[in-house]
Amino acid sequence: MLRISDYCVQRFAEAPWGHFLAAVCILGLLLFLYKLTTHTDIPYIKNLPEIPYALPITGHLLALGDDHATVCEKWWRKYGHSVFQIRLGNTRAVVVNSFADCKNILVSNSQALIDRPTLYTFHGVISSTQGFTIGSSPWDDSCRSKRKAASTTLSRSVMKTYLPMFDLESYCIIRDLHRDTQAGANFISIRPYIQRYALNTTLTLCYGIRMDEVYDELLREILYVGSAISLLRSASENLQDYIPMLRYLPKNEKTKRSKELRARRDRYLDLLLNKVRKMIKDGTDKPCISAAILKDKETRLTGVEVGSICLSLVSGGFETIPGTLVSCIGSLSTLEGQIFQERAYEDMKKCYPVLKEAWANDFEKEDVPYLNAIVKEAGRYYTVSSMSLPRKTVTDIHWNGAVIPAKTMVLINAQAGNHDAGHFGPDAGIFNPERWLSPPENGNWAEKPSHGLAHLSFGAGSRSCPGAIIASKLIYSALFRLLSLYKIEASRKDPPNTGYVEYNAIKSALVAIPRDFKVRLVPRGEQLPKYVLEAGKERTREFYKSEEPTG
Ligand code: HEM
Repeated sequence: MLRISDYCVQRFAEAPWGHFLAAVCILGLLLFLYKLTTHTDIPYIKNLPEIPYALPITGHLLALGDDHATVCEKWWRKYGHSVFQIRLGNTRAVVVNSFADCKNILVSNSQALIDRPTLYTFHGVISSTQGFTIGSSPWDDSCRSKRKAASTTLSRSVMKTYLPMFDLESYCIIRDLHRDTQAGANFISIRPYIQRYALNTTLTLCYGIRMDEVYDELLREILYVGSAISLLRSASENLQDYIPMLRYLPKNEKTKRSKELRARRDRYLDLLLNKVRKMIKDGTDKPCISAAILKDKETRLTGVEVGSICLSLVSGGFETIPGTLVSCIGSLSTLEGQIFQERAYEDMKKCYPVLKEAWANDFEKEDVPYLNAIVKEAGRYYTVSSMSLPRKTVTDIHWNGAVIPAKTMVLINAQAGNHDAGHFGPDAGIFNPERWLSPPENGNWAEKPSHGLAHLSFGAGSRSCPGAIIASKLIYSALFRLLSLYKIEASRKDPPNTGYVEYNAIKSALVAIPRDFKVRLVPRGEQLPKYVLEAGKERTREFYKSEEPTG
């Protein structure tokens, strides 16, 4: 039986004006579908160039592929606009590329850019039990308190109290590399040693706990789960954040995996905190953030906030420091890099004629100009967080005739800005520590006076990285100790990839994972390694001695 609606449509179509009306309906329907599939949280921003060829539903997501930083850098060059808008599914984002524009927007609009966007998978699924890390928190009172506590813990004035920890952890790199390479005879992959270095530092800060073995089971679990979770924050790995309909697919593997990882992370975070509680009970706890807060009845921070601060510090450093330091060692180990190593070694000897004394007391002072230049160049050249962490505007930003409205996502292309020839000169794409130094006078290198922001790798403005000081100190300390004892040589069979894009094995990750490579550590002499290995044993004993109950 013919339904009434079908009958009406048939009658319309038969009427002389029926064809016209049917065409209008179809057009209206198509327009509605187009609007629906290209709708964004923030409407098109007038007077700000938009990259062409956005598709319905996905926008520019497919064109961006895995490596957003490199594609955006190409769009900047191709279309001639350093600041442009794109569509990530249903989310409008503004991308900033040149060094000057990144610095300008972050510093001049510091308060307007104090917020961070919330993402479905990371915030809704993964962070539902332990709260948001500082780096992923939207700006509110809780985030302000957490950031303040973290900044105090990581400030220059408190750094002095961490020197025994830098000493112990950097000694352990040497101890185990010396053992595992049979005093420099074998080629080895150094990343696992540097991962332990970075993770132990923040675990000691947060929980007073460290792991002595490079392949300790808990250490590897924390590293594995942390990396997997950080991958789930990346736009290209997580289309469901920007294309909501994907969340309702019957077998949603992303959500399932997120829940699994969340459970694994909850397990080790509980384990660490319970260890601290037990140490407090036994009187064997070490000075650390969680013990201080657990003992302080007056603290204004909640349990979830304490967990979130510790999680922020642990996750802030465990990939960024190895990413930067390992890649830097890769560059230094090449034939060209060995020239930099020799110059750094000579500069160290100039500052510390008796290297043995520096090894014991002064290694962390950061006063060898050549070494400081290597640390800065490593940070710039290997921009491990290539698209930084996303920001969100809280108020309108006026930008060259355009008004970027409140609640817009802003993406800082730190990789593009850090390799901007307009700012760093024509050799911006080359690893060269000497760009930070004045030519040597009487054989002495001097650091060029700094003019504000050196590079974009730690961000800038209101939400810049509070771990920048400790990160530079850790990289400096490890390099001082390694380069004072050894010449580092790259393996011919497994050489490092030193391209500032291609060194990264997983382009979609939030933090770069350097491709694996091997190096050999050729001792510069016999006396110093022997001395430092003996002297270091005592320090390890001291750390564990204090675990005996004080009664
Ligand atoms: C080479 C090492 C590191 C690099 C390249 C790095 C990079 C970054 C970047 C790009 C941001 C976002 C900045 C912005 O939005 O402007 C950030 C934020 C942050 N970093 Fe680091 N970081 C490093 C080491 C560390 C360490 C060692 C810690 C802690 C111990 C840490 C803790 C944090 C925290 C808590 C935030 C969030 C700040 C906020 O949202 O208010 N970072 N880092």
